[in-house]
Amino acid sequence: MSFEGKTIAFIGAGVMGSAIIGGLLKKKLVVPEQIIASDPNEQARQAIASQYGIQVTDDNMEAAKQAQIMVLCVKPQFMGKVLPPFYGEVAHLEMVVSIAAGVTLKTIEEGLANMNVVRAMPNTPAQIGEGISVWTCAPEVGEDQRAQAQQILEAMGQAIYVDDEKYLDMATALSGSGPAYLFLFIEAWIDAGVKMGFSRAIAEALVKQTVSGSTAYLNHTGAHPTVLRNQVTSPGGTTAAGLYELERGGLRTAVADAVWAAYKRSQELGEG
Ligand SMILES: NC(=O)C1=CN([C@@H]2O[C@H](COP(=O)(O)OP(=O)(O)OC[C@H]3O[C@@H](n4cnc5c(N)ncnc54)[C@H](O)[C@@H]3O)[C@@H](O)[C@H]2O)C=CC1
Ligand SMILES: O=C(O)[C@@H]1CCC=N1
Repeated sequence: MSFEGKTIAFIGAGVMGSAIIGGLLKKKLVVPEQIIASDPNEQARQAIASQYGIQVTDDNMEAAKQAQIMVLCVKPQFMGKVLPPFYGEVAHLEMVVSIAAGVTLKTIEEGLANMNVVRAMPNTPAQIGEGISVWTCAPEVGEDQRAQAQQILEAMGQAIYVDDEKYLDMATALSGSGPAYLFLFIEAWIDAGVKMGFSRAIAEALVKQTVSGSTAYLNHTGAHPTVLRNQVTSPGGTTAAGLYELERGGLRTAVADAVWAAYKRSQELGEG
């Protein structure tokens, strides 16, 4: 299913709107003339227009009217303002994709009076085509539109379809928010190197390559992380001493609690 003859409207041209637009253009799924982005923020409009050469507007309705596909990329808290003007005015849209955390299919379907709704949760590595998205849709969404949704999300990396919306709040907590957990861990790890006496530049280089090298190694071997962790952990050695302190500090329960808190927050955002 191609996007020939289709216009895609983006409502909200911030970090994620820009990531999806960048992916679509890079993969040559569309040309810039097929994209219009609407955003009240002039700086955001200027940035995206100059980066991608797409059309921009500050009028959401103008964007929606021109399009067959609309992608909602505003914060969940703005949905209550964004949806009402569209009510009953966007029956022509063949598909509406929302990436807003927590906001349910039902809220969007009822808010727009259009049942062709896809709910997706990408993450920020999408900006370099290394993201992962989880998505689902209303039963009314046709096969062609489902294929288009998969293509749009794959333009940013991997995309996994799930047949139950409950997994969207879970994915929001696990992979949507996930980059922030990893960045916090990396930050703390670099600071620990600086505390011992490394320069920040060397500490950063050591930690960053350890993260990317270990992830590549994990993917390459396909082994369970426990197996690879045991390879590093010599009896009576340095790693065992370090791991003991991480466990004593409650790393596992802290991670589980963090993901659970994000999951609950995603559910709360859906309640409005
Ligand atoms: N940042 C992240 O890691 C991820 C964010 N998301 C979801 O993506 C959505 C957008 O997030 P970001 O791109 O990070 O936010 P952002 O703040 O970078 O972008 C949102 C854009 O919406 C614009 N906006 C505000 N009110 C508007 C309105 N009434 N009409 C049109 N545009 C309006 C803002 O000016 C801004 O440029 C959120 O719902 C978030 O839950 C999903 C996955 C990951
Ligand atoms: O923090 C948030 O609400 C969004 C959703 C996933 C990542 N950022």
